[in-house]
Formats: sequence, C-alpha cells, structure tokens
Amino acid sequence: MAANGNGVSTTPKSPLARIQTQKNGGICHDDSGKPVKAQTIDELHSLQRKRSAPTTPLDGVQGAFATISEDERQRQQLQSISASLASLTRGTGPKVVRGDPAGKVQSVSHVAHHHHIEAPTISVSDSSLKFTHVLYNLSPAELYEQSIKYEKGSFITSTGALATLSGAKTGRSPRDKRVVIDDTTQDELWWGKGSPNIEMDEHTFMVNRERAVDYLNSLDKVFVNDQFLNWDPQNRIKVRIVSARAYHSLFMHNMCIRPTPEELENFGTPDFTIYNAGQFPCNRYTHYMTSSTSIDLNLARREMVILGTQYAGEMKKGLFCVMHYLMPMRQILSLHSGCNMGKDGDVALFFGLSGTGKTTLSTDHNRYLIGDDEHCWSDNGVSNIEGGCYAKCIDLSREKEPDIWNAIKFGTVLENVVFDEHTREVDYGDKSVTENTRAAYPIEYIPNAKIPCVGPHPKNVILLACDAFGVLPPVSKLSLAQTMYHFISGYTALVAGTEDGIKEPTATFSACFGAAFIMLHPTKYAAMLAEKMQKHGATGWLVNTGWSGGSYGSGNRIKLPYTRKIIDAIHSGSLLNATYHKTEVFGLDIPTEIKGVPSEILHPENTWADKKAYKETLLKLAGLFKKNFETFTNYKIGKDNKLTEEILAAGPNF
Ligand SMILES: Nc1ncnc2c1ncn2[C@@H]1O[C@H](COP(=O)(O)OP(=O)(O)O)[C@@H](O)[C@H]1O
Ligand SMILES: C=C(OP(=O)(O)O)C(=O)O
Ligand SMILES: [Ca+2]
Ligand SMILES: [Mn+2]
Repeated sequence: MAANGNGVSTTPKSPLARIQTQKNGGICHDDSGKPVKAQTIDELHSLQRKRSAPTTPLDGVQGAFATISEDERQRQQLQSISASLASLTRGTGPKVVRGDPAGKVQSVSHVAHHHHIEAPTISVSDSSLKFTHVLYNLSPAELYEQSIKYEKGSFITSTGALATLSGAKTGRSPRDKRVVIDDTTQDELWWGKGSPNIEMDEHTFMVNRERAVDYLNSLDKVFVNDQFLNWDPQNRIKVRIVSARAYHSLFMHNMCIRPTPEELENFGTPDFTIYNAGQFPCNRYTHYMTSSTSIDLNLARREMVILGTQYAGEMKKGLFCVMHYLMPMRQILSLHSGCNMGKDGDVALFFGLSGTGKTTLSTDHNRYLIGDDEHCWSDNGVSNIEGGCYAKCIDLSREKEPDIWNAIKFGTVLENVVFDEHTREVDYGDKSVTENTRAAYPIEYIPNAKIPCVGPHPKNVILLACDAFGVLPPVSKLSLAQTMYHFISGYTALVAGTEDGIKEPTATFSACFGAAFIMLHPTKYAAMLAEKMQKHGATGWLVNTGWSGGSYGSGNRIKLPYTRKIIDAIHSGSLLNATYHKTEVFGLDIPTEIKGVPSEILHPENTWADKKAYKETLLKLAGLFKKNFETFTNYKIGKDNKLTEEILAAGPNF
C-alpha cells in the first residue's frame, strides 16, 4: 500500500477497465445454482445434522423396549439415568434432560408432544429447581467438540488424537482406595497385611456418594456412558459411568465394550455404576480420608465413587477390581494380563505389573490381539474384559511399536503428553507433565485385533518382571510350582509415574502381578491358575523386561527387540526344545541359546563385570523374595498341601 507525503495511505488507481457486473442497471444474479433450502441460519444448521433412523430391536430378543416407541424408550432410559443421579437424602432432585445445555433440549415431561423447550440453566445450583443435562453415549466426534469447546487443556494432535490433562494426579492413588466392609465383604475379601483393600464403613461411603452426586448435579451437564465389560457373552457386565468431563467419557467409550444401538435399547439398569466427581475433593474431615482423594468401592451397592482425582485410569482399574470380585464368584479367573493368539490358535497370557510390557508384548504384528491388560479365563477359554487398550507412551516410537504408534489417531485419548504448540506433533520423550503418559484407544485400532476378543485356553503363561536389580535372566522356563511361587510373589520394579509418588524404578512385590486390584486373597487366584494350567497343559515362563549388565543406574534395560525374539521363541514352541541349565539361588531353568538373542545375556552373571557385586545383588533380591513370601506361608493353595509345599520349595534357596 503506497503512502503520500503526510503518511496517509492511498490506493493507486487500477489501470484495469471497470468490470461491468450489472447489465442495464438490472440486479446481478448469483450464477451458482439454486439457493439452499433454508430461510434462516438456524434452519440451515438444522439441515446439517440428521437423526439416525431408529434401530430395529435385537432380532428375536423382545427386550424391555422392543414393543414401545422410540420416544417412550428414550423416556424410560432417561428415567433410569435420573434414578442413578437422584440424591438419596433429598426428595427433590434436578430434572434430568437429554442434550447439550447450549442446544435445544427435549424435556422429560413433554417428550410425547415433541416439545423443544429451552431448558433454563439456572446458574445457582439450587438442585431442586435446576436441570441437569445428560449427554448420553456421545460419539467420539461429539466428545471432541465438548472437550475442545469447554475443557481447557484439550487439543487435537497432528495425528488427530485428543490430547488432554488429567490434572494434579497423573497416576493411580492406591493409598486412597477404600472398600466398604460389611457382613459379606468382611469374610469374602482380603484384608490386613499386604492387602490393597483399605476398609471404609457403609455410612462413610454414602457421605462420599452424596458429595459426588451433589457435585455432579450442581453442573449444567454430565456425561453418561452405558457400556459393557467382558466379551464372554455369558458373563457380560453392564456398567454406567457418570462423569463431568468429555475426556472421561471418551476414555471409557474407548476402554469399555461399546454396545450396538440394538444392545443399548435393551440396556435397562446397569450392574455397576461409577460416579466420577474427580475434579471435586473429598472432605478431609470425613472418616477414613487420608488426602483430598478418595476412590471408594461399595460391592453391595455395586457403586464406585471417585473424588479428588481426574486420572482416568482410576475408573478402568476400579471396574477391574469389581471383575476381580464378581468373576471368581462364578469360578472364572480374572487376570491382570495381556493376551494374544497365534495363527494356529495358540494363546499366550502376559502377566505383569504396570509398565512391565503387557501392552507392548501382546501387541504383536504376527499375532491376533485379544487384549492388553485385563482378562478372564473360564471353562470356555479366555475373554478380554475391556474394549480398548491403555498403552504407556513414554519414548514411544514408530520403529519400536508401529501398531501402537498408528493407533494414536482420531478418537484416541492422549493423557498428559507434550506437543509442539504449532504443529501439534507429540514429543513422546518429553515427560514434563509426567513419566506416565498414556494412550487409550479402541482395540479395533490395532489392525490384527481379534473381534470378538475371545480365544481358546492359553498354551503359554508368561510372567513379566521388570527387574530393577538386573539379576533375573531374560527368560526362564518354570515348573508349575515355580509359576505359582512367582505369580503369588508378583515381583517387579514399579516404573516411575504409574502410581502416585513413584519417581524411579522401585523393587516391589505385587501379588498376582496386580495386588492393587485384587479383592480376594492372592492364593485364591493362584489356586485357580494352577488348576487351569494343569488342566489345559499350559507352560509357565518368567521374562525379565528390566535390567541387564547391572542394576538400574549402571546396567541397561534389556532391548525390546531381544525380548520380542524371546517371546517369539516361546510362541513358536522352539524354546521348549532348547538346552537348559539351572541357575544358582533361584534355581531357574534358562536356555543356552535363542535365535536372534546374544547368548551371553541369557545368563545375567555373564553380563556383570563385577561378579561379586552380582552375587551380592542376587542374594539381596532372594532375601526380599523370602521376606515377602512369609505373608503367604500359612495359606493352603489348591486342594491339598502337596502343591503348597512344592510352591514354598520353589522359591530361592540360599
Ligand atoms: N525389553 C522390553 N520389554 C518390554 N517393554 C519394554 C522393554 N524395554 C522397554 N520397554 C518399554 O516398557 C514399557 C512397557 O509398557 P506397557 O507395555 O504399557 O506395560 P504394561 O501394559 O504392562 O503396563 C513400554 O513403554 C515399552 O516400550
Ligand atoms: C493403568 C494401568 O495399567 P497398566 O499400567 O498395567 O497398563 C495401571 O496399572 O494403572
Ligand atoms: Ca498396559
Ligand atoms: Mn494394567
């Protein structure tokens, strides 16, 4: 733009002749086809989104709603949700309406007349007068919009995932978990030394439940997910999650099993309900509270309350605890394990605590993924409890883990990752927010996911230990007694970040490789595992995905490609035919060679320069095992004492 002497800008005269747009003074008509069929902008917008046609009821299944109109079905569904949100101490509660407060809503009472009313959102939360809008089973796209529009810290990454923050807590808070002790649970559950179940009385649960419900009802809108757990159709559990964040709703959309529209029509009353009021703290004056966080389980009411933490993994693991209670009651073994199946139908289980490699190793390009974290082993075989995967994505690379890398796309939730402010490309190596960055995606985002996520009885049971001491062999073949011993011990090194407060690998023992989630005594799960392994001829393996050549800080983590070669040899059956020799102290059978793995690393002593230090460290770890197992010595495992004695003898001798 030119400027004259006194700084005023002038537009130069265009040399082009004026373009004649109006013939004979007439009005120029737009020549781009017929105008849109809308008189107002609102009408135009209403053209944009159409309502999917009502679905036909399940063929032959005359569900509760099959004989009623769609509107009546929606009314009954809304009543069920209203019952979930009702306060137990106040007669009047908020009126539950469907739909976004920002949009036109269908009121519960007028649904028969197709009324569209502006449901007033009263800013003061006088719960007896206000409306609570229910956003029910939204699609990922709708949840993206809710998240991006209303939740600060939510972004869309360069590969289309939804990146968000879980707030102050970026890992689970096991010390703030409470389980209601009542006439039933006081005898059934594992309490006392070593148990993760910290008691709470029924009244205190109700105090926290009321607090969570009041908080949720004070909001303009809540998200409600009605979904399933367990792909085994005979043991499917209906779950309802009430939450205040689109991130939580999308996370559970991904992690639980997604009902078809027909299944939703017959959903009815949930078997279990979560009230996630995670942004709201618990009252520190409340009995049993140890912090502002409380994750409370009431098995009798089949409800879970979350206060004071927004880490989405609490919902996933809370439901896992419920399955660890419900399934064994049906003689079904619930497992903290990954699971995949080879082309010949050989199923492998990957047990391990957080960060040991369940998700990484069960996601295998040459095998069908059944699930990455939580399974059931029944008389029919194995089934995944979940509908999605929850992968640690610290240092994730396309080269190392291509399937997980490619699953991070539209619909996936990325928790606490750091990304470039302009390109939105994620830097998976950046742990500025937390070491425990996570990706939660539907299982069908993995190309060779096996849908439905069920399979035959396992052939190999692989126990994963992330050994921070660096003295366990990369792989050992276990006897049944050794499998039980290591399953009950559940040794690993909690990697930083997964649990609140863990800053570097800490040697720890976690019964059944997931003590934080088990509800019954560990020996109950061990006895069921022994019985199933014997019955179906499964082989036990111990795989160290941790350190070699020294402990954490001096040695190095065993390379993932080597671990994958070891796992391949287990799957192929070739490792069964290897030559073995026994190690001292732990008495583990280790192979002398494995294709694609340097033989010298197979025996840890070869990898330590200082053999004296190795022996001292080995004895130190053996001592920790021995001390930990004292908790279990006076428990019988299985039908007779024979197995118990064999298991005790299967520990380290020194
Ligand atoms: N040798 C190895 N075996 C398995 N995982 C490894 C190995 N070395 C590094 N890792 C890393 O450890 C982490 C294991 O996380 P993940 O599989 O999500 O554990 P889990 O599912 O048991 O919680 C991944 O980030 C993976 O890349
Ligand atoms: C989310 C969890 O699962 P994992 O770390 O085993 O993947 C957890 O244990 O907190
Ligand atoms: Ca995992
Ligand atoms: Mn897990």
